[in-house]
Amino acid sequence: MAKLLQKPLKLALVQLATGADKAANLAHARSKVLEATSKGANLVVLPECFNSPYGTKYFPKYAEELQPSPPSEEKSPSFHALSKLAKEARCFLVGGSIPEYGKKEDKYYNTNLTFDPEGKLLATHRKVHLFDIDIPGKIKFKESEVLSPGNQITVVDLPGYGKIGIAICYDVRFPELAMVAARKGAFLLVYPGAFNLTTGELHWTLQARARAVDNQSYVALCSPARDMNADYNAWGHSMIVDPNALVLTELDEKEGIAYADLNGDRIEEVRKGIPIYTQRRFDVYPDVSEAKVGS
Ligand SMILES: NC(=O)CCC(=O)C(=O)O
Repeated sequence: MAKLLQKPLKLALVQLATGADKAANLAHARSKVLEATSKGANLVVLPECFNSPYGTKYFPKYAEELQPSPPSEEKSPSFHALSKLAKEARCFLVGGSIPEYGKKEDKYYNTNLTFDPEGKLLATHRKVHLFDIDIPGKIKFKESEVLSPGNQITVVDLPGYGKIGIAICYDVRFPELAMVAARKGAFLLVYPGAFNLTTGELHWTLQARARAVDNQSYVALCSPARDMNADYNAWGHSMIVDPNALVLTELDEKEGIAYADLNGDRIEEVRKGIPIYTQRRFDVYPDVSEAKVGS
């Protein structure tokens, strides 16, 4: 069987310090992505809402149409900036997420754009599970006041390497999404995300390691840097976890770049040692058996 990850890959997570100025965020993202590729990164990831502050009141103000007709750089500056940057940096670029305006349906989404090293759009993922929580005395957040959810699992082929699954932040809490992406052959599950000071401490690392051990795949969570002057304080701690759920690298809360070398042999070694991939009993749980590997 062909390896899930066909050749070694250097992954970089840019834990970006973001602010209210969209053009400045885009320029800053550019310099950090170029820094990552100057260190040899082949795949670079940006955080959730990297071009705007994170909060329901900001989504409509910062939202862009993705591919307006006729094409317009003015209407979709982040789309164009990411495409150009992937080409300039010669890397696969998982462009975190941005607030998107879908003109046809008149709805807002939290959307990832992923580009190849030629600047070609490979995938869009609209956050499937919206972040609606209410922990009394701690945090209340309701993305669904403004955003609509996406409806699909995103698995994208990086030619020459293999497939990755892409989802956004709160999506990580839903093992079903990760499981289907892994069963479709993803060697890596990537989540641009922005947990907070309450749930970050509780669950950020746990979720990353859980998705890795469930699926015996690499997992990457990429946060913005923490800004205590912002309305929403991101947890930070961007991390890369290996297929045996070991944390390979983890940042603190400040701006930085996390790197790790991913290797297909490691996935095979882990799956050979603990062969849950061949031990599943879909006859006992047929309701989760539909997503066949390769489909
Ligand atoms: N931006 C988000 O989806 C936040 C998710 C989060 O903090 C969580 O605990 O889940």
